[in-house]
This record gives sequence, structure tokens and C-alpha cells, in this order.
Amino acid sequence: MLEIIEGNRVSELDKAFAKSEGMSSWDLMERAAISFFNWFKLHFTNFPNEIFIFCGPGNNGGDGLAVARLLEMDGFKVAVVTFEDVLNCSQDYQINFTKLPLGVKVLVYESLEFDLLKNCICIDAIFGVGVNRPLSGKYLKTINSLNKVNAKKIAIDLPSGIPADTILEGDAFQADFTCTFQFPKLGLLIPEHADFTGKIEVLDIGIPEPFLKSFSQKKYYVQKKDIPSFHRKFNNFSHKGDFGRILLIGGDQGKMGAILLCSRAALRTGSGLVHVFAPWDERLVIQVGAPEVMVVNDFSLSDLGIFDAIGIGPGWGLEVDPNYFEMILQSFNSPVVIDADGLNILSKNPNLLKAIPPNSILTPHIKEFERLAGSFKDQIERLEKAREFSINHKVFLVLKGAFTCITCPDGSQYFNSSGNKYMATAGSGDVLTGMITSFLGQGYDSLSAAICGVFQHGLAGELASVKKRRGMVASDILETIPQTYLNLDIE
Ligand SMILES: NC(=O)C1=CN([C@@H]2O[C@H](COP(=O)(O)OP(=O)(O)OC[C@H]3O[C@@H](n4cnc5c(N)ncnc54)[C@H](O)[C@@H]3O)[C@@H](O)[C@H]2O)[C@H](O)CC1
Ligand SMILES: [K+]
Repeated sequence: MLEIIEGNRVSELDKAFAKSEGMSSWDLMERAAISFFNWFKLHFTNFPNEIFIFCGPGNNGGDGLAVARLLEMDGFKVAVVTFEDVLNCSQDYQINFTKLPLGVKVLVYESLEFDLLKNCICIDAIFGVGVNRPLSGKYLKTINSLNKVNAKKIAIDLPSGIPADTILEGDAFQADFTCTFQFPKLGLLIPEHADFTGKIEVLDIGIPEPFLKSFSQKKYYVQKKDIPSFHRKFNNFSHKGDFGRILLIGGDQGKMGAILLCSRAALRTGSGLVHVFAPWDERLVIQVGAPEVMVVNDFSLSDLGIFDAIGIGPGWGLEVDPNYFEMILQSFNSPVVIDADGLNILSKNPNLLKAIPPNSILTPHIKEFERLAGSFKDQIERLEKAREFSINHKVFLVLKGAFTCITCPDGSQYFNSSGNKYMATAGSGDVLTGMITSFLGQGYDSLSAAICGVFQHGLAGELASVKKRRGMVASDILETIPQTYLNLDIE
């Protein structure tokens, strides 16, 4: 898993790594430029028009100049746009400036005609992690003009103006793609910056994981290649008991769909036995919608131990007696999953928080989390509050949204990389609850259940939306869960 390191420690990291490898900072910049060049060639082979690279005065600008050289030598038409006198720029910028081939046009920002950029590619190498104040003057003017131009726009490392670890003030470059080096900066993963980042590509520049660990702030980026290691292996002798017996509690008049989706998702994730406790008068909804599910009329709290995991909340309604909820929580000794109305009841009755079994998983979206823990000025503050909440209450929080963040009782945070905008559809969260409960029931620890559930939920959404786009519904997501096992090559 990739460590997400603070922006203001990147130059320290670069220096330490370059030193340990006996290479110069320029060599590392060259590696970064080569990784960008390789990515660019994959996406824009034979691009016929001009490529304009906007180079700021620091090492982000240095990357831009190195990329200009590599592209021109490969036959692309390249121009660089500069902002400062070379002598006022970083050392590696200066080296790369002297290495520019004659074929690269050098333009000064003042003389640039923005009309020329139409149908071209604009590469933003103005500022990266070194941005330390809102854009102003010539930089702001240039970015404002670039944002209006009809061209493909690619940011190197960060869209200029976006701070690595805090919230943008003012304006920033609006990219179609952001190619970020080694690990995604936190600033790329927060909703306030969604209009600027475009598609995020993480480009490896060869800094090994153990080296990154010494800069750890216990924030991680979870990618597809990480997922198999969180999965349990089953063999030919495994029986349905091994795949878990789970209980899902929820559903109410008019909200039975939520618990139905949840139970179908659990089955598709691989649960051996799924029981649903829902209003008895509404049982037909479940029995017709999911014949594999057993509907429970009642259960005695002393028998809850027969279940490997419990998921509580989808469609439950707010009329539930909080004392009854508390008794369920107190009678079960393993982690549970709490979602939707389960979370809303907790928000109204915060004294119940202490009854939640340790290492349980709470899956709030932003609004549910605010009801639970108060309101926040931005995502950075929300992430910090989520960390404190997890530590204080010894629970895992799955903060749902783009780059869903899993926050753990030890304070670490895992950002998910799968999923897309089409997943913002009714019932999507109920599917996730079913998946995570299913993994808990299959014997996964809470972190593995949350990571596999969140990643495969996102992956199912990606795969299902290929044919459905905006027309994708939660049932499509759950029906695609089996395909995620194939896609990840998990038996
Ligand atoms: N491992 C890696 O990630 C590598 C990263 N590389 C690239 O280097 C940049 C970071 O370079 P740095 O010189 O530290 O910072 P910047 O280029 O982003 O900018 C610094 C420069 O800009 C001035 N400045 C900051 N904010 C403003 C502003 N609003 N207006 C005007 N001027 C501003 C500041 O004073 C400095 O002079 C990283 O992002 C990568 O792209 C390396 O290539 C190696 C590997
Ligand atoms: K940039």
C-alpha cells in the first residue's frame, strides 16, 4: 500500500532517497520526467498539434522542462512557457533549461496568445507540492486564461494552486488528468478539489515502500494490487459454515428495499447463510426478492452468538426503541456493522456508543457523520475528527464518498482508489453494508473486511457502469460483485 506523505516533507524525502542511492536530485527529477513521458506516450501517441508546457520557477517547472526535452526528442511539437528569469529559478530547473533542445520553442508568459492553445495539449508544471500561498498576479492570470481554453489539460504532480495537505484558497488549474509522482498527495483526495484534479494517475518513480515508511503519517492509498493480500483463502473442503452465518437487521414499511439489497449483496459477496430480521408482515419482499435468505420472525438475544457477524441499520426507520438497539449491541461479542438508520439512532442517543462491540465498523456518508460527530468546516477537519472518533470509540469508520476513507482505532487511515460518480445512487450504501458484513462473517478481521468491501464495492460500480453509465442502479452494483473476484483473480 502506498504511504501518503505530507507535501512539506517531499523535498526532505527526495533528498534522503537520492542520497541513499548515490544519485543527484536532478537524476530523481529525470526519473519523474521519464515516468510522465511514458504515461503521456501511452495516452497521446502521435498527437499532431503543439504541446505547451507551463513551467514555474521551482522543481515542478524543472519537471516540465525535462518533459519538454523528452517529448521533443521523440518527435512531438513542444513549446515551453516560462515566468521567471532562469537565474531566479531552482538549480535543477536551470540544469534542465540548458538541456532544452533547439526544437523546443521558449515563450515568455506575457507574449503568449491564448488562442494558439485551442485543440493543443497544455501541461501545467507551474507549481507542485511547493505552492505556499494563493495564486496571484501573473500566475493567477495565466491559470484563469488556461481554464477557459479548449485544450486537453494535464497537471504534473498537482494542479497548480492546489495545496498538498490543506484546502485551496482562491483558484487553481483545472486538469483533465493529474499525474502525481510516487503517491497521491492528500489534496488530490478531498471533495473540495474535485473540480481541479480530473483523473488521477499515480506514477511510480521507484522510491521503495520501506523507504517511504520512515516518513509515514499512517495514511495509505489502497490500490487494486493490494487487495488479494487482505483476502482469506478457502479450499475444496470449505463448507457453507466456513463462509459465515450472518444476521442483517433492518427494513421497515416502505423501506424494505434497503435490507433486501443489503442481503443480496451479502450473498453475492459469498456469505454461506444470510438471515434477515425485518417486520414479519413485510417478509414477502425478502422471500420473493432473495429466496436464498432466511427471514427471522424473532430472535432471543442470548442466541445471537450463533451468528458470525451482524449488520444493522439499512431501512430500519427511526422508530426503533434505542434500549432494544443497546441490548443487541451488548449481547453480541464480535464486531458489527452499523449503517443508515442504525447510525441515525446512535446520533440521537450518543450514550449507545459505549455499547458498540470493539472493532465494529460504522459506515456513515458525510451527512451521517456530521450528525454523529458535529459539523466541520472542510474535509481536512472532518478526516481529523474521524480519526479521533475511531480512536476514542475503538471503532472503524468508513467515511463514504469519492476516495472513501477507512479510519481505524489505531489512528491510521486508508483511502480507497476504486469507484466512480455513477455509484451515487439510491441503495449503493446498503450494498456496501451487505458486503462488509459478509466479509466479517467469512472470518475477516475488521480492517480486511472494510478494505475488501470498500474496494470491491467501488470496483463492482466501475465494472457495472461500463454499460450503464448514469442508468446504473444499486442492483447492478451487487450483481457485478462476482465479477470483481474474477477481475482480481481471487478464487
Ligand atoms: N518525489 C517527488 O515527488 C519528486 C518531485 N519533484 C517535483 O518537485 C516539485 C516540488 O518542487 P519545489 O521546488 O519544492 O516546489 P514547486 O515547484 O511546487 O514551487 C516552489 C516555488 O514556487 C514558489 N511559490 C510557491 N507558491 C507560490 C505562489 N502562489 N505564487 C508564486 N510563487 C509561489 C516558491 O517560493 C518556490 O520558489 C514536486 O511537486 C514535483 O513536481 C521532483 O522532480 C523530484 C521527484
Ligand atoms: K503542476
